[in-house]
Amino acid sequence: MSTPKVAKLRVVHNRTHVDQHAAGRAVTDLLRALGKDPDNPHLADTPRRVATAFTEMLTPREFDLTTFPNDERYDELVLARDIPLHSLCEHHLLPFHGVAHVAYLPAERILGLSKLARVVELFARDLQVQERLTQQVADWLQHHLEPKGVGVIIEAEHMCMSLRGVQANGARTLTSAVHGALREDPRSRQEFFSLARGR
Ligand SMILES: Nc1nc2c(ncn2[C@@H]2O[C@H](COP(=O)(O)OP(=O)(O)OP(=O)(O)O)[C@@H](O)[C@H]2O)c(=O)[nH]1
Ligand SMILES: [Zn+2]
Repeated sequence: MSTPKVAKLRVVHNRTHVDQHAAGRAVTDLLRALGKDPDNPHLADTPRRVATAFTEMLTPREFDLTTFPNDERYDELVLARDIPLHSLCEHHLLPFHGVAHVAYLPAERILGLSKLARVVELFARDLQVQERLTQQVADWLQHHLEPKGVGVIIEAEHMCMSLRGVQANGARTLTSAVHGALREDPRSRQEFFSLARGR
């Protein structure tokens, strides 16, 4: 069977859509519960703005997953390092932000490079914990690209840990998920972790 030259798969998120009006009303209630006067003219547009901001942060953009045949039989790691990332912690609804390093070891097909960042966004724009986000990106790439291996590292600072509570300002959390050769083969695994950390 011949493999198509360029293949495109439309990727749409399967999140439920945000009810912006209901979210706005809830923000008005929250302001009141927090002892703030929602009728204060300075706060007049705040419920709408907050609803819009959360909608944006919870809605990944659609994209085409573009792949090309690996005609040159490229068989070394492809790594996109320092992909900017921001997401929302599901415990406090506060942001966590940092970078993702995403790599794969090609098999039959290679991927348009920008798509690595788009896959990160696909799962980051949700209520998350960092561990699940890391695994979802790795699992999705393994499933859709069927490479020889996948590796994902996320380094992030959680506002719920910096601004409140323990106030461990500047603490960064590292998580990783690896599949295939990057998990099984010690040399590939070592290479991935060294390159991803810039060493
Ligand atoms: N494993 C994991 N924990 C997270 C993540 N984001 C936030 N948390 C933690 O989730 C925990 C929630 O614990 P709770 O004790 O219920 O919440 P809390 O009373 O606000 O905790 P403190 O932050 O310690 O004040 C906290 O320890 C957070 O730091 C994440 O991405 N992964
Ligand atoms: Zn949190």
